[in-house]
Amino acid sequence: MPNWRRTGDSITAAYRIRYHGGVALIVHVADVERLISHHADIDLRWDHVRFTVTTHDVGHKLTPADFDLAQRIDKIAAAHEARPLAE
Ligand SMILES: C[C@H](O)[C@H](O)[C@H]1CNC2=NC(N)=NC(=O)C2=N1
Repeated sequence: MPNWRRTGDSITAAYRIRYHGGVALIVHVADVERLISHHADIDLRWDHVRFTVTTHDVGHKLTPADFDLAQRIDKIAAAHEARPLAE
């Protein structure tokens, strides 16, 4: 998962997309999160969106659900033509 960086017990990825496109991307991600009952922390800026994923239920540890959500976010971002942002 080259777009994702691990920081402690969470993983983070950012995608370049302008603000209103970012809103649409977030809504799409939120729909999928509701289906899988797993939710990212999301930071929307004027030219990018950053997603951070960890599992709160087990005390902020990385679990398979985090990597599943991260892969889904990658696919949704690609569908929105949001390019991964190297940080
Ligand atoms: C009851 C509900 O499924 C849980 O609280 C879910 C909701 N979404 C979640 N999302 C994330 N990222 N971590 C969790 O532990 C988590 N728990």
